[in-house]
Amino acid sequence: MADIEALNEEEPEVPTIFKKATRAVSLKFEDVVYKVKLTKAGFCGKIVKAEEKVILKGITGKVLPGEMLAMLGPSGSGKTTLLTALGGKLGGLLDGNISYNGKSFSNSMKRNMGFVTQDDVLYPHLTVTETLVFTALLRLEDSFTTEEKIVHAESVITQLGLTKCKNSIIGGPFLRGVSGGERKRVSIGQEMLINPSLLFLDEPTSGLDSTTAQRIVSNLWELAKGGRTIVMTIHQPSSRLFYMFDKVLLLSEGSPLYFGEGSQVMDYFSSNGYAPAVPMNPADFLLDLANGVSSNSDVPGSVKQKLVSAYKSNLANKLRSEAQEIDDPPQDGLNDQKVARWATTWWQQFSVLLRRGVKERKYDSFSGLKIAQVLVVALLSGLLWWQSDVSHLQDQMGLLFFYSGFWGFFPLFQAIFTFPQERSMLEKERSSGMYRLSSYFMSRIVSDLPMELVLPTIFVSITYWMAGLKATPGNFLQTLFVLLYSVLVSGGLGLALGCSGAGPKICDHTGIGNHAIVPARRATDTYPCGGGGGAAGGACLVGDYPAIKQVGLDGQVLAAVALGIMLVVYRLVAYFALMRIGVTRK
Ligand SMILES: Nc1ncnc2c1ncn2[C@@H]1O[C@H](COP(=O)(O)OP(=O)(O)OP(=O)(O)O)[C@@H](O)[C@H]1O
Repeated sequence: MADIEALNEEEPEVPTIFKKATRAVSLKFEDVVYKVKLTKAGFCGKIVKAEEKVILKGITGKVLPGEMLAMLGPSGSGKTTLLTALGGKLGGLLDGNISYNGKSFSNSMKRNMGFVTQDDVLYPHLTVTETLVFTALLRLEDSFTTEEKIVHAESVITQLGLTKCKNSIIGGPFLRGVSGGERKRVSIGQEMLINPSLLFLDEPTSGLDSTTAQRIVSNLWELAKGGRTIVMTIHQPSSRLFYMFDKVLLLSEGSPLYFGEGSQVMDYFSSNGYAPAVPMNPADFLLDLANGVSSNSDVPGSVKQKLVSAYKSNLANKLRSEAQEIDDPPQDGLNDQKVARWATTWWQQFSVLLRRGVKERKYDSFSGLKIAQVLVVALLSGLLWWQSDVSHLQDQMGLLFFYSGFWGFFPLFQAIFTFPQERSMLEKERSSGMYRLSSYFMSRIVSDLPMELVLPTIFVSITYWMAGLKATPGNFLQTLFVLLYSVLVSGGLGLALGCSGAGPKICDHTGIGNHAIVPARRATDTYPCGGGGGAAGGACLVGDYPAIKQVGLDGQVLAAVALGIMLVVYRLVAYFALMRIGVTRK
């Protein structure tokens, strides 16, 4: 432990709010079994065979406040699945008992629990401080003022040693931001904000150098010593890390090989005939055993089988009776019924999400690059259709079709392609009960509006006059209005496709947009048509122009109603598709 103390010497004083857990939680799990149904599709996607695969084969254990449990095992042994089950995030065929202070999973537990996923799901353009402040504003209860929430976020930054990079952006695949270790600490910080009594972490040290890994685990060790219960999966910890864990669970293909004190694990295996031939990192030795590799030739037969049987005869019953012991439930004074489902009001959630959404969109759909793209296309099309007077009605029609085509697809693809990134964020935040779906959805619709309204307005304002369309304010405004209406519908379609994961399969509505956009010319306007058939001798009615006649100008009200229905229905489809995301066990 001298190492930990040495590492923490440089750390600033821990703010008092994080010194102690507000509520101690004993986590117990007994005979946890998880199965999945694997289906084999035959001809025409017809399901011909459904097999059951057992992922977790009866895991038992208990972790008390102040303890840190490490789950070890080869890749695919079931560590993440068990962690997800213990974190109340796994539905389906889950059997066995999981209890928190002797009770089942509840809203109050959800609000006292942090879950750090393996992948850091963070907005790339926000800074470390912004990321943590937005999370604090959403996750901390109404009883804190906004200033207190900001102070809380700053305390987490200090405690996790993020002060040096607090104004740096998080970054992403093509955007340089903070380092991997700093990103991980930001993810941990997001969970620490609520001062959780129970913290789950999926491989918090993967991909990090051993010093950074050590620093992160030291932070977690400090948290555990403040009375919290910490459970994590970990890949090949170094020996100095290994000895920080109070308890260790070793898994092999879903079966437990050991659960108990970390300090006794080597004695347990050597008493069963398995000891390392040379001094080695205990974690490496355990992983070798879980992979069925042992240098010990005295013990014949399959190593894994032997260890599974040894667990059943030596540990299973003892652990089961320990898990059934009734510990004095900590007097936390929290009544599950009294804990409201959400920490903040609908309006607070909406306004914070809106501010965050607008900030993020400044770098995305409403960025300088996107505005420049639209300006360039507007100027080019203005030049292409430069002052095309009414004698070139076909050219003007072409421009109108271009309007509805371009502005039909631009917001559509924008919504389809940006949503997948947002989906994982929504999954993470909704599963931790951060906000209502409706407040997220409304904020998303409103924060998309600048892109959906301002960009087309700039576009039409440039091209309409450059192209010499009918130069009356009334016609201009009507054209603009119809285009904006169509853009909103298109954005809704993109949202529906993005949210449902359906991709660009549904036919577009631009045909109806064309129907409605023709107000740039009226059916009763005339154009010079060189005699013959002209209603006014050499001038023909715009409504009689073959291309316009084919689209028809009679159905404008019907088209507007159809667009109105789509405007609502697409958004409803998106909303219902999102209802499946981030739903957790209660
Ligand atoms: N829903 C599912 N359907 C099918 N197989 C699944 C499902 N969930 C998990 N599995 C399988 O269960 C096994 C355990 O997965 P899990 O992610 O828990 O392993 P892990 O020990 O965390 O692995 P890693 O260390 O690589 O992250 C894997 O073989 C995985 O493919």
